[in-house]
Amino acid sequence: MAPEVVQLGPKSTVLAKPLTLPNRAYVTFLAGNGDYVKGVAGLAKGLRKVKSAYPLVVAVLPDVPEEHRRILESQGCIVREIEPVYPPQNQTRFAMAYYVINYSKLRIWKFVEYSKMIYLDGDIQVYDNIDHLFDLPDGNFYAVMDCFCEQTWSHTPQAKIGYCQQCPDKVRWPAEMGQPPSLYFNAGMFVFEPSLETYENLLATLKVTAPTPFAEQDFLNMFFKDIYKPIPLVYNLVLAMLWRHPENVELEKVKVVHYCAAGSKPWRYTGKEENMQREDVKMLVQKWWEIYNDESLDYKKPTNCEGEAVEPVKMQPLLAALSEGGAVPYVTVTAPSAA
Ligand SMILES: O=c1ccn([C@@H]2O[C@H](COP(=O)(O)OP(=O)(O)O)[C@@H](O)[C@H]2O)c(=O)[nH]1
Ligand SMILES: OC[C@H]1O[C@H](O[C@@H]2[C@@H](O)[C@H](O)[C@@H](O)[C@H](O)[C@@H]2O)[C@H](O)[C@@H](O)[C@H]1O
Ligand SMILES: [Mn+2]
Repeated sequence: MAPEVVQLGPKSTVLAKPLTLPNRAYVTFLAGNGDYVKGVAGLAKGLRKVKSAYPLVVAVLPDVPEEHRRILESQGCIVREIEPVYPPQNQTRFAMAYYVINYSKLRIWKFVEYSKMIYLDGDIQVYDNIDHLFDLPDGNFYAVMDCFCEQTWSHTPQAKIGYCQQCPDKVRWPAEMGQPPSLYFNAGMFVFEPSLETYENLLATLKVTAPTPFAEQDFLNMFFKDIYKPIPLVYNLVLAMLWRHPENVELEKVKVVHYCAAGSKPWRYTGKEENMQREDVKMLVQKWWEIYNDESLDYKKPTNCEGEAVEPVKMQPLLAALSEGGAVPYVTVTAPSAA
């Protein structure tokens, strides 16, 4: 039985760009002084290209250098520093060592000056406007189902028997193994509602939860399992889907690409790793670079009627301070949008 995926109607039309932005934003996460800043700068430009009406907030860890923060601000991003979150100590082997810092993503539930946000990993690019996802009914957690077929999953029971939720009828879940695993999302893209109550709950639960190989992704899957609603894979095409489940992919319809397969981060691409010489992969990597290199997509500061650059009013520090105190459930502000 194929799982039920939330159906989204034919492309919703955005009639006019609102003058004042509702309290919605995209949000991504940045750690370290490496090259992920390129991914985030590329994402900001991609959101602008598809004329997203909402800004991109970047939740940065303290180890992100000042220079990288300035690059992102000059691309119109709203940079917000967050404290790292560490899982309780134990002997876990993460699927990737750096996944340990990903628990810090949980801090974005604190961004309550926004009532709804779309989280996107820094290695994601948007090729079509997805603003309509903000209109999905509240009270759920929306994300795309993951694929269990790559090497990183080899430790799991499902990988051992070749079961994947993307093709649940190919290898059926054996009755003697009990209930099939609940639907499992990829945490590189999700729609959520910031809330201090949820935030406190997330951190309190984490304290009593042993870390597991997919770090915050496993944790979020566990935490939100009752309100998780799958959305179509065009909203987060995990690259491995191209060779693991080609029958599920209509590449020309894909809106969001997640460069998460080994060797596929466009800014590190060499073409050497397995599957990296595929034509579709090469094309998608090239499309990412076209956006990254397109100077016409650079953020332009707002200008006054004389065409002089004006600083947008910096509401962010005030809002951040207020939201830390839990005082502003609703504020509508004019802020720099990604567009
Ligand atoms: O050194 C790092 C590693 C990860 N990230 C952030 O954490 C996310 C999750 O890591 P990644 O996308 O590399 O994991 P994958 O999706 O490839 O498993 C990235 O997209 C970035 O937003 C980062 O900023 N710096
Ligand atoms: O910390 C856990 C991470 O897990 C995810 O990684 C993917 C990726 O590693 C693929 O290579 C796997 O095949 C896939 O299944 C796996 O979920 C998210 O993309 C990332 O944002 C982060 O949440
Ligand atoms: Mn990723």
